[in-house]
Amino acid sequence: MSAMRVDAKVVMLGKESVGKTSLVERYVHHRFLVGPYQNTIGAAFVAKTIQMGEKVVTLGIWDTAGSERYEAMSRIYYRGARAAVVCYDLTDSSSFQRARFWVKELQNCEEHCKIYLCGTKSDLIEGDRSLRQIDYHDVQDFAEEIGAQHFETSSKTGNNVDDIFQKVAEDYNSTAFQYMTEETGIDLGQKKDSYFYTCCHNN
Ligand SMILES: Nc1nc2c(ncn2[C@@H]2O[C@H](COP(=O)(O)OP(=O)(O)OP(=O)(O)O)[C@@H](O)[C@H]2O)c(=O)[nH]1
Repeated sequence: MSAMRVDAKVVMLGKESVGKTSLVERYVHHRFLVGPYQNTIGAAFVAKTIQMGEKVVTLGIWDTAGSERYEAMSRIYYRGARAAVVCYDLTDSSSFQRARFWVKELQNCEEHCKIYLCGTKSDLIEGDRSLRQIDYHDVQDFAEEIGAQHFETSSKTGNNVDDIFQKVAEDYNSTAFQYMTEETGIDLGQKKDSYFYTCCHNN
């Protein structure tokens, strides 16, 4: 069995039901799951390798549960993360308040963690602009203020999903947070693109 190392730990954060799991599913498995919504319990993990020129970068993505019940647990998963994809639902203003909460938390506790703000479900507002509850420019201003990248994505159509993780990998590769040494990497002993759950979904 060939061992695999995670180069960069990435954590998905955000209010429940904003679409964190769907984002990871779209990125890793190129699919959008329909059917009843199943909330994440604890967290799920997936490793994904990306070819970047002659280099291979392996992202270890922790998909945390958005429910406030699991807030303490989510803190465990962002420890040591080099990138956080902080998600909010473009059609739910309260989810942006929750995103601000996670940003503050990361700023206080994980100063080396790069933040990527992700407005999800853009397909819904493309269908009906009146559904948008969070202004693009307001978030862009906030992103600039905190030194974050900002994306709007749809896991349903795939819009911008690859781009966000590609940017994470590029930032890692461009040595922005490459001070992580060989010693601090994690050996997984798993095959490529493996997806396994620590606590799994509520089904
Ligand atoms: N239309 C649309 N619906 C989406 C999109 N992403 C997620 N959803 C729906 O939103 C609901 C919640 O999605 P999840 O991905 O499970 O949300 P989550 O943030 O992982 O939720 P928790 O596990 O509770 O933290 C599901 O019914 C999804 O089908 C999207 O891009 N477009």
